[in-house]
Amino acid sequence: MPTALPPPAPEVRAEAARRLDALAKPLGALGRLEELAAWWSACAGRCPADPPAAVRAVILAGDHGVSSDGVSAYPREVTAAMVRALVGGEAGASVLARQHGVALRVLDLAVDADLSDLPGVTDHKVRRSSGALDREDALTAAETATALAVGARVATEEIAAGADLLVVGDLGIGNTTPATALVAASLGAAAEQVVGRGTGIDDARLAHKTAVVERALERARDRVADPVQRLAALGSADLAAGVGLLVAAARARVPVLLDGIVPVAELLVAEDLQPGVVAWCAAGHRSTEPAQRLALEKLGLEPVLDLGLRLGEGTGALTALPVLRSAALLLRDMALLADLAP
Ligand SMILES: O=C(O)c1ccc[n+]([C@@H]2O[C@H](COP(=O)([O-])O)[C@@H](O)[C@H]2O)c1
Ligand SMILES: Cc1cc2nc[nH]c2cc1C
Repeated sequence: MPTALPPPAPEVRAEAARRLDALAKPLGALGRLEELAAWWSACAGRCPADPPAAVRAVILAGDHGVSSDGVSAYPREVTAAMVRALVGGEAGASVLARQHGVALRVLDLAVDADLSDLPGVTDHKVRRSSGALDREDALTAAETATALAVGARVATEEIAAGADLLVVGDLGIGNTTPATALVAASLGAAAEQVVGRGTGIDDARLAHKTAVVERALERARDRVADPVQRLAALGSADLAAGVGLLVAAARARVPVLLDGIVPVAELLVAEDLQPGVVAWCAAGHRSTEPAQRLALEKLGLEPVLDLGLRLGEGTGALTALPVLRSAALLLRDMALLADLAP
């Protein structure tokens, strides 16, 4: 087990907590904004810190072997169509990124389509789709290593481009199945405790999806203690890239605002691979997926928003971003109570 990464500056966090107590307000009156402001300040290493200004979002897209097997409410072809919508500025995440001044990068890690007409989007493609995880491994060991390295490289590139905060999002019909399997394997939970309705499946599909996850967990049982083998058996190239991205961001001391079930599943695996990553992450929102709620509890993360979102694409994190900015601004710009004129 590697040694844990250093957390965001504890002395700055303590200074932020003292400043928050001294602001022109009753003690604790900014509620959860106070924790967020202190976390942001500690990540930035300064108190007070400027609010996140150079925010860069990476949406990792891929198809999944299980998506042709009745686990989603939508067909696999939607993944490629939504990559085009994201690139074209028409997807939910595109609208929010534009509104909040966030640079949006979409990467095809494993979409089951030829997207080579989209410059930059498919440069890091690992494969088309993944193995159906209830019958075979999702990835080979070599593909897993490649995808982890791609994620790390992308984080490094985004940080070199000036990111002071990263958002990680996901896109891929069927991806709540591998994400849920990874959460179950990471937590030692049973499939029925964690499987959710994803894009909105009915009861019959929910029972089928639960059976798929059960079979996958049984098939991979002896190998899931190791986080890399867990990714190969139950993950996908897009999920493995997310793990690599989170580890690299935390190693570079750049914080990440998380989205729904997929990025939170990635964080569970990343934390097993490199302890200390979680301290550099904030949870943007609570999604409707039971696996995401359980994973957040295990990781000790309290989400900023709880709006019943289940879109993915980083939309929950992008919706939470103005709240984080508000928290940082309040810590920086409010008067101190002691300085007020009597
Ligand atoms: O972010 C979430 O928690 C979330 C919950 C349900 C669905 N999604 C999105 O919907 C797709 C996966 O849903 P499904 O039902 O096809 O597994 C994928 O593109 C995700 O981004 C996302
Ligand atoms: C239309 C659509 C858009 C999405 N964006 C993320 N996941 C999605 C799933 C569907 C089905």
